[in-house]
Amino acid sequence: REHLFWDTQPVPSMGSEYGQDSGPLDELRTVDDVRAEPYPLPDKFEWCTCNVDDDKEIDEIYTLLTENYVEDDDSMFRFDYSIHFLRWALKPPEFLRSWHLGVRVQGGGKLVGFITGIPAKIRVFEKSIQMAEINFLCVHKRLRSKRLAPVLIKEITRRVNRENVWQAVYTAGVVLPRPISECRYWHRSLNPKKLIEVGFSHLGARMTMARTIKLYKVPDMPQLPGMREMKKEDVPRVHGLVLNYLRKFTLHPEFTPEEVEHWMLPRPGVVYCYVRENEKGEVTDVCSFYSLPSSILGHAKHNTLKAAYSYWNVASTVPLQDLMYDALILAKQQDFDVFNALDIMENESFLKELKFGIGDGYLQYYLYNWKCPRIEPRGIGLVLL
Ligand SMILES: COc1cccc(CC(=N)NC(=O)c2cccnc2OC2CCNCC2)c1
Repeated sequence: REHLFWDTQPVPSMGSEYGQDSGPLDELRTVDDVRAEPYPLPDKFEWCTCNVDDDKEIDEIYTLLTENYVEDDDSMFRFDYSIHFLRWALKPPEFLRSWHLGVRVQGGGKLVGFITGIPAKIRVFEKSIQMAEINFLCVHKRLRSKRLAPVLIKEITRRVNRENVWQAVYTAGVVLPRPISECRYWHRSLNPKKLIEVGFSHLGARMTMARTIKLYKVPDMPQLPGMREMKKEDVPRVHGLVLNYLRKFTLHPEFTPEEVEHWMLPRPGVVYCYVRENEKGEVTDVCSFYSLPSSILGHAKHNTLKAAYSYWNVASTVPLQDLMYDALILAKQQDFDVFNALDIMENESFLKELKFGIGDGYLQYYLYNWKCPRIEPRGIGLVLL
């Protein structure tokens, strides 16, 4: 199919393959080459820079997303990012408010479009690049196919380029020109009865509900000695573990200690992180997951699916499978219904053994203005929210 917008952008074309050479697709430009004016919007709409610290504005962002953001393929579920989660996701160290971009009905009217960028140092095939992580692209359901999304993408690109940043990374459930990696997602039932009631999972053949509940039961307490919540004092040690571990992946972020503190220090209802402290009081392993509930569309009894998403995990003195089993136990303790993971990093080593089932979709990873060879899921060391 022709991609009227994407074929005008510095992204690899669908069939393209690149040898070992990596590099920008666009000719090199400077900030002064970038237009100073925002892109024109269709009549009746205006740009706005969102202030996520303003209670009224964050509520408008929450409402736009919870009513109009990504649904599963069968439109049974829709992501329901919380306000606390959005403030966490959009305010890492060095964030720029001008990269929290909205579209309103003219005259400060209703928020009908949104897209965000946050700064990140990304390493890909041995090159370290300052990028923007693009997320939360959303157009109100009533304004679809008015070609608003391409304008949102061009305007966030302009604002990113004005800060002398020329590459971006983003993910999507749809195939666009062109993925650098195609990942699968897997789900581990924690509350199988609810998952079956809401249609997220189905009772297996020759399985009863009682047998299914027993199959997915996990202990009440973590099994590894020394598992405890991460605290601020652990940041330097966890930074060392994560930085060293991520180096083995072809695509990975290069975190500062401040970024590890921001992304991994526990925040109730947002991000959970546990470390394993050995007999000598040293932190040797870390696991984490974030909370991204989904609205259950049109269900009489249940409104929300409580989902935990695997985040940053480093097992240096125990098998990764044992660390992730404790992550499941800790997620169940926090009343999550399901634990999701992608087949990235070394996750394939535990998915089947820990009774994850494969999901029905793909998560595609993309780089903007960067040509490079494709990367297998096991070479992806980047988790986007
Ligand atoms: C269960 O509720 C859903 C509501 C909306 C979409 C999907 C399917 C889906 N698209 N899932 C994922 O993209 C996904 C599955 C496993 C792990 N991370 C994921 O996406 C993350 C990362 C990208 N931004 C969204 C959250 C499920």
